[in-house]
Amino acid sequence: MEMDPSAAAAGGKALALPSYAKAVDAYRKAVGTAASVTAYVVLARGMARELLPHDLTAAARWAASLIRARFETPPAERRTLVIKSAAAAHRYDYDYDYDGDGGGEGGGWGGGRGRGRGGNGSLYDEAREYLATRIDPHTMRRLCLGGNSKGALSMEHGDSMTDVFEGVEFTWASVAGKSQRGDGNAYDYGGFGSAGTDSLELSFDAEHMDLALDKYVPFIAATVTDARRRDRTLQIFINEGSSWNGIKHHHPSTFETLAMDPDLKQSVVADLDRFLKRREYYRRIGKAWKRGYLLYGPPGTGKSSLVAAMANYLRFNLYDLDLSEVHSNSSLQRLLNCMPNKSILVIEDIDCCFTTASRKEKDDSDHIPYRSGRGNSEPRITLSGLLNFIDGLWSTSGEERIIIFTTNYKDRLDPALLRPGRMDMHIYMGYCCWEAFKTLARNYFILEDHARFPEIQVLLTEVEVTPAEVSEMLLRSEDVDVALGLLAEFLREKKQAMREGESVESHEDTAGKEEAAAADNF
Ligand SMILES: Nc1ncnc2c1ncn2[C@@H]1O[C@H](COP(=O)(O)OP(=O)(O)OP(=O)(O)O)[C@@H](O)[C@H]1O
Repeated sequence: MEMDPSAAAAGGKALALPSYAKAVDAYRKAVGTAASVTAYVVLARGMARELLPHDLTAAARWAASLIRARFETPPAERRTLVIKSAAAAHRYDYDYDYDGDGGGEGGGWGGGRGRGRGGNGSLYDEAREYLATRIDPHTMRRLCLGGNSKGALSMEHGDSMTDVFEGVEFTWASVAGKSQRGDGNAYDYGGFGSAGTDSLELSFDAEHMDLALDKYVPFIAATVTDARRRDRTLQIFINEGSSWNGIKHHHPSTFETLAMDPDLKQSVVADLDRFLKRREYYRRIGKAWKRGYLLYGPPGTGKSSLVAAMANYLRFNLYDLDLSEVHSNSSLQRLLNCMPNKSILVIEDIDCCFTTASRKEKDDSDHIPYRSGRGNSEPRITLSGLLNFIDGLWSTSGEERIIIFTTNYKDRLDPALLRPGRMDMHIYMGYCCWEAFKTLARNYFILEDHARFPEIQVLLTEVEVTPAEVSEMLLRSEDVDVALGLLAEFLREKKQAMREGESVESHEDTAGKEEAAAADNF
């Protein structure tokens, strides 16, 4: 039997209506009950006020506050560190306000951790620089635009902000010195005559004092140092006589743009990271905090680009040492001594500076690093001698130094240099592989795939082509189809030339063998 759809709909509505009416009814009742409860409470309070004696009301209030005090957690005790701007901080980098009320009863924090900074007043600048990177403009009432050397946003005097470190809230307040406030109410934190100077107040719960001093403050200093290092303009220095001449270094090469085997690239980056973290390690083992890299491979494979990428990554200046310009031990010593920490010494094409040492040279090398005097067609210095010399100098002075040698001909080097442990890492910069090509394609055309790629991938396994050659082909046209077409053509020609070279060689071989056989027969 079929049911009339209109009847079914009517039936459905009839079923739905009672539940809707019930809900409305329940809601009305609830509102009515709430209204009457509120009315009763108001009435009861009014009656209590009227009827209960005053003493009884006071006693009830006292009992309620007692219960509240028993169950509510009391506000945490606070501590405040006062960090003064440079003018006031010549004696102390920060003062410790013990009770956190801004009154400075605790006097100076001079006994221990705070003093270790040397009191050069830089912590104030560092803290402001750090806070500029943590400011959330949406939560600040007032903001100072261009209030620090970098032109970034900074906290306005009188304002405060909160920073969270290891899950703990640290509150910063910027306090203007007396001269700026002009209200005649200058405080003199700790009584060191700093009333006229600006300061920052760092407040936190008392239980986090150790975290603040031992971790948070050093973290701020380290973060700012790191940021400054990243922002600084790099320089490359070239030696003239016994002094260095510096110019700005704007080499665009980075590890992202460098075309090389991805695993090798990753291991170089990891090695640099490890080196940076090992200050204590080098101190403990009593060795100079330095690392040596030997870069080798055919011309145009990116050795100089890798040096630039390392400098850009570490933000270290480069010192490009031209040994032909060094004419005496003392000038070499002066040049090496003048290199500051966090720098890279580069000696390019060492195979041209040094020849494989004779036995006599090896014997002398540890004692005589360089033979003075111009006009010697071949310096008697050996590479290992130079390394010993550098080791000796840098083990007593300087930290975080990198030394890089480059060569196109590793086989021409003094075997002493190639011994394990002499240079820390040997890095082969080879011909352009498929992964390296993909990096170049990304660099030049922001390209991940192309119809030409399969052909190029096969050709790259068949011919030896340097990244410099590939780069040059990719630069020939702004049209990616044209550029990749030219590259494929170039690779095919190379392959053809290689085949012809091989056949010429094998022909010569055969001819040679035939001649030898004829001679034997004769
Ligand atoms: N691995 C690479 N990654 C990215 N670009 C490269 C690479 N190799 C070479 N190039 C390109 O070729 C140019 C020359 O390369 P680079 O000078 O770094 O090679 P090199 O190995 O130091 O050569 P040489 O031994 O002749 O000094 C670079 O400026 C860069 O444009």
